[in-house]
Amino acid sequence: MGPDPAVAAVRLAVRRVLAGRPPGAMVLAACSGGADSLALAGALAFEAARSGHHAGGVTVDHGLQEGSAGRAEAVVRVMAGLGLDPAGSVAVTVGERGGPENAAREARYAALDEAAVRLNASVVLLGHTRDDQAETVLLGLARGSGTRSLAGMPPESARRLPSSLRERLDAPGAVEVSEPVAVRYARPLLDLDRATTRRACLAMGLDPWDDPHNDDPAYTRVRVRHQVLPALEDALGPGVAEALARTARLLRDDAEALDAYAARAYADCEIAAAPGDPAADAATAPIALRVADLAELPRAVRTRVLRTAAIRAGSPPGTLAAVHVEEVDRLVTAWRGQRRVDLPGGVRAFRRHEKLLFGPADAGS
Ligand SMILES: Nc1ncnc2c1ncn2[C@@H]1O[C@H](COP(=O)(O)OP(=O)(O)OP(=O)(O)O)[C@@H](O)[C@H]1O
Repeated sequence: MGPDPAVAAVRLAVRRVLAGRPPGAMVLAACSGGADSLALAGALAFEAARSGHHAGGVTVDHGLQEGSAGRAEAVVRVMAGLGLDPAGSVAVTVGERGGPENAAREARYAALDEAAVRLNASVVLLGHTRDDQAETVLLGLARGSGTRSLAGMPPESARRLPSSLRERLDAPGAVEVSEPVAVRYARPLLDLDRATTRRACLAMGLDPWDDPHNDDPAYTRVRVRHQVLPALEDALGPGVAEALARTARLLRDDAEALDAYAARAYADCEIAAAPGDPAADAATAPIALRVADLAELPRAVRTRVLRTAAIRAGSPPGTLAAVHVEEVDRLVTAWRGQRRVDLPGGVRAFRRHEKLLFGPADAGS
């Protein structure tokens, strides 16, 4: 008799990710102890033993709840029992920037980045499911987001290491890593629903931990999970979560095509700073784009080019909003002599004749 269908589904999803990794590579499961990542950890241990990969597990102790250290230790024991080696926990201090959910996520990813580098991991697996993806799309819709955000979470991505960690890696005696610039993440379970991971845990004899935060209606995502999605399924019929995840997949293709178009358009619009040209003086405004070329682009491409320029000039991607980019766009499409737009991160966009320049906040005065 083969394995339970839920276990088989989770294992197959993990096997597909392992298939793209070189033999002997270290693959880490990021495990909170919840049903999704516990099923993931169980499937990784099973599959890696067959495919010749090394499999480890890491759990992050956010230190936000009473007894969290003991719980992290319990997760470590379960991971070790599954055969993950190494299996360890990392304690983090969660700050306050961007709200509690955001601060916890930032601290968690920083700890996972560091663990991945320390263990020379080829990829870190996350347990996000189709239901998580559907929630992400709904949250994006409610915020009025664009394609990139509605495309949800990618099945594979890379996080550039923060400079602080890169500097530590460069320090004498630091661990040797083959790819120190970015850490790769994969989400093998994006096509499976939460009911499947829970069934898989049950069938594998694993006892998931239910984080009380996941039921706390103070969190927007929890309200989407427990109120909005069930109401949509009641009104529209089953399959809404699956449809939302499909929308994300389709939009991801569109977003990637537009990003590629925009990258080429950026290169076409950019004016290389000529020595001695004060209007494109690299010290005043390091980035200069030709307005005439910008004006010819479709809006979806132009706004991407403008966003890239602002980010390259130093505006933080997380705080640079669509409204900022729209204001910059008006310097191209509705210019009536307005001189500049101040952007987050102390960046200024300003127009000088047929050039659009991006520089520090005292530029273009
Ligand atoms: N404390 C943690 N330690 C390690 N990895 C974590 C932790 N919290 C979340 N993750 C990773 O991020 C993924 C998504 O996080 P999210 O908060 O949505 O999940 P969760 O509800 O805590 O748990 P699960 O996804 O395991 O059911 C998890 O599946 C897991 O891979």
